[in-house]
Parts: sequence; C-alpha cells; structure tokens
Amino acid sequence: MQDKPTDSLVSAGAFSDEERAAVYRAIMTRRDVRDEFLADPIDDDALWRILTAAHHAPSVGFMQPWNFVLVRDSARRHAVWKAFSKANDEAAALFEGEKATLYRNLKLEGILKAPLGICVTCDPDRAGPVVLGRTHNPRMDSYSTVCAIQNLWLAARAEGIGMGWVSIFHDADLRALLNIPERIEIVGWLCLGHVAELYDEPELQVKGWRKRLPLEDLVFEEGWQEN
Ligand SMILES: Cc1cc2c(cc1C)N(C[C@H](O)[C@H](O)[C@H](O)COP(=O)(O)O)c1[nH]c(=O)[nH]c(=O)c1N2
Repeated sequence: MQDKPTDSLVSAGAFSDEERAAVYRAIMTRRDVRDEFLADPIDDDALWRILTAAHHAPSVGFMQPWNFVLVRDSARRHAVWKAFSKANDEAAALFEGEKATLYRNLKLEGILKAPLGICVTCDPDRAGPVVLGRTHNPRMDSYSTVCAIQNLWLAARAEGIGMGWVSIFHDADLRALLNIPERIEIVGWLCLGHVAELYDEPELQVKGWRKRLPLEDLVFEEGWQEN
C-alpha cells in the first residue's frame, strides 16, 4: 500500500456559516455585465488574484489548457467591437417581429466601456496528444477552460469587479485581431471593469427575453424523463 501523503492534505470540513454565505453570495449575485461598467482601471493585484482563481479551476488530466490574452488598448478594443457589431447584425436578422425589436434593444456587450478585455483561449496540445480523461471526448479541454472562466467570474464578483461574456463574433475576426494561431480555440471574450450597480436578476429576464426555469423541472431521478 502507498503511504498516505498526509503532508499534502487539508481538512475537508464544511465552511463556517459566514464563509458559506460568502460563497453563495458570490454565486447568486454574479451577473453578466454589459452597460454598467465604470472607466476606472482594475488594480493589478486584484487582477492577478482573479486570474489566479481562474488558474485554479479543475481541468481534464490537469492539462490547464487556458491562456488569458489581456487587451487594454482602446483602438484594439474598438476593432473587437466592430467585429461584434458585424456579427450582431447577422444575429439580429435571425429574429422576427417583436422578438427582433426586443433583440435590437438589448445591450449585449461592454467591449468599449469596460477598461479590460480578456480573450480566454484553449490550447488542445498543452499536455501532449493523449490526455488523461479526454480520450473519449475531445471537448473536455474546452469544458476545462469554461471552468476557469466561471472561477474568474466569481472571483471578480467577490473583488467588486463586473464581468460580461461576449460570444457574438466570427472566430476568424478575433483570431486576426489578436494574432491567435489556428490550432488554439477561442473560448470567450470577457469584459471586465468596476461597476456601481448590478441587476439583482439576469438582465435578459428583467428585459423580458427569457425567464429562469424552475429547478424542479430540470432535476430527474435515476434517468431521463420526457416531459
Ligand atoms: C457561454 C456564454 C456566452 C455568453 C453569455 C454567457 C455564457 C455562459 N452571456 C451572458 C448570458 O446572457 C447571461 O449569463 C445570462 O443571461 C444569465 O444572466 P446572469 O449571468 O445571471 O446575469 C452573454 N451575454 C451577452 O450579453 N452577450 C453575449 O454574447 C453573451 N454570451
């Protein structure tokens, strides 16, 4: 039998009431931020803590496939916004009638307002061709990168920094603007900045786009249930 690595274990006990409340508060009050960004720059230490939280996300085979491309330059962010704008016109054309009007009235990005953009990428080759846990589903490396983004989002919330995820782009446009090689997957463009206020429910719900589904309808016991 192998020796238990006691030196590298920490207690798995539950958090104190206060610690638990803080974790749930970060989860429940995290919002996708679009229009509420303030121009104030993000403190370097806070940014590093947020990136460290992202870097401590779980990843398949511990491959840590992520990179974080930080974009502060306003001319570059303007070019990213133009790429969004083109893709958003295409997206808007897919809706009809009232839904199209509502879509047009939604603000779906904070690329120019937020002082920092982060393009999060996934390198499928980070841990060689055979990755523990990825063999039967190649998407596991992308899923790992999404875990990093969620950690980043929650840590930002705890730091009082807002974040918005923008996905309305042609990959090729972001790739060209940021010099990202073909073999690297673009997972998300994140807008980060201080915010004065946050919606207390998802903005898409507040603006009548879609409601939060009842959890009871989404939880199945023992197998799939067709409603
Ligand atoms: C993968 C992915 C991609 C996007 C998003 C999220 C995720 C997870 N969201 C944010 C999304 O609309 C938001 O999370 C939901 O509306 C729920 O709101 P809260 O995040 O709880 O505020 C998002 N929002 C937006 O305005 N423009 C966008 O392009 C995207 N893209």
